[in-house]
Amino acid sequence: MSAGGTGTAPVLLERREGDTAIITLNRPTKGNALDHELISALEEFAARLQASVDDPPHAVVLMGAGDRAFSAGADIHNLVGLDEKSATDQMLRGQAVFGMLEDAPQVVIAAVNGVALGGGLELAMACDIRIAAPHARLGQPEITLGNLPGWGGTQRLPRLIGEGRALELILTGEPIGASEAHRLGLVNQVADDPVSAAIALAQRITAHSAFAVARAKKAVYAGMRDGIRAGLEIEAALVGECAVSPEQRAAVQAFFDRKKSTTTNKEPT
Ligand SMILES: CCCCCCCCCCCCC/C=C/C(=O)SCCNC(=O)CCNC(=O)[C@H](O)C(C)(C)COP(=O)(O)OP(=O)(O)OC[C@H]1O[C@@H](n2cnc3c(N)ncnc32)[C@H](O)[C@@H]1OP(=O)(O)O
Repeated sequence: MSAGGTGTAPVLLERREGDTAIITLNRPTKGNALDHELISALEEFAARLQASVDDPPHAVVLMGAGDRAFSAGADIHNLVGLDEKSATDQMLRGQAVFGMLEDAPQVVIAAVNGVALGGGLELAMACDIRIAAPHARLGQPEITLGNLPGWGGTQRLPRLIGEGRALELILTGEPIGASEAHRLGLVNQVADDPVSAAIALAQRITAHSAFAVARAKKAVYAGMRDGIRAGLEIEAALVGECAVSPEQRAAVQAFFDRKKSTTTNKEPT
C-alpha cells in the first residue's frame, strides 16, 4: 500500500481474511486524518476493486489504526490557504474517491473503531454498512470550522437519518455516540469489537454470489440516486442479468438438490 512519505509507515494498510480485504487508515498519531496522501491511497485501492484483478476481494472492511479514531476527518492542515477553486476541487476529488467505494462491486463495511468526524464520517457513510464500537463518536463538526461537510455529508446523512436529524448534526457540529447513531440508523450495529463483527458480517455476505451482490448494491443506489421509477427499471434489468448467470443456475440447482435429499432422507411416516 501507499508508503507514507520518506520511509515512514504506509498510510493505508491491506490484509486479507479469506476473501475479505481489511483496509486500515494508518495515521494513528493524527487521528487517521485524511490528507492528500491518504485520499490518493484510498483512490488507488478503490480503483483496484473495479479492475479485473486476480483473486479480487469479495468484501472490504475499512477501519482506522488504533482504537481512538476511525478517522478525524479531512486533515485540517489542508484547509489552510485554500482559495475558493482549490477548496471546491478538493471537495470534488474527495467526493469522487468516496463514490468509487460506493460504486464498488463488493460490499464495503466501515468498522468505526473510534471517532468518525467530518470527512471521517463522510467516508464511513460512503461505505455500505457501518458497525461502531461503543465508544465511537460520530459527527460533522465542519460548521465549527466555518465550513460545511464537503465530501458528501449533506447528501448521505439525510438519506440515512432524515433531513431534520441530519440538519441538527450538521448545524450544531455536535457529535453523537454509538448508541444514538444506532437508534437513528446511522450505524447498523454497535459491537465491542467492530472489526471482528464487520468481518463476520462480510463472510455472511460473501457466502452469496458476488455477481448478485454487486447488482443488488447497484439497484439500491440507483433508486436512491435517480428516484423510484428509474430505480425499478434498473432493478428489473439487473434481475435479468442475474437470471442468466451461472451463479443463479448453480444456486437454484443446489436448492432443488437439497429439497430432493431432504425428501429422500425423510423417515417414512
Ligand atoms: C483531496 C484531499 C484533500 C485533503 C483535505 C482538503 C480539504 C479541504 C477543504 C474543505 C473541507 C471542508 C470539509 C471539511 C471536512 C473535515 O473533515 S474538517 C475536520 C473535521 N474533524 C474535526 O474537526 C476533528 C478534529 N479533531 C478532534 O476533534 C480531536 O483531535 C479528536 C479526533 C477528537 C481526537 O482528540 P484527542 O484524542 O484529544 O487527540 P488530539 O490531541 O486532539 O489529536 C491527536 C493528533 O491528531 C491530530 N488531528 C486530529 N484531528 C485532525 C484533523 N482532522 N486534521 C489534522 N490533524 C488532526 C491533532 O492535531 C493531534 O496531532 P498533534 O498535535 O501533532 O499530536
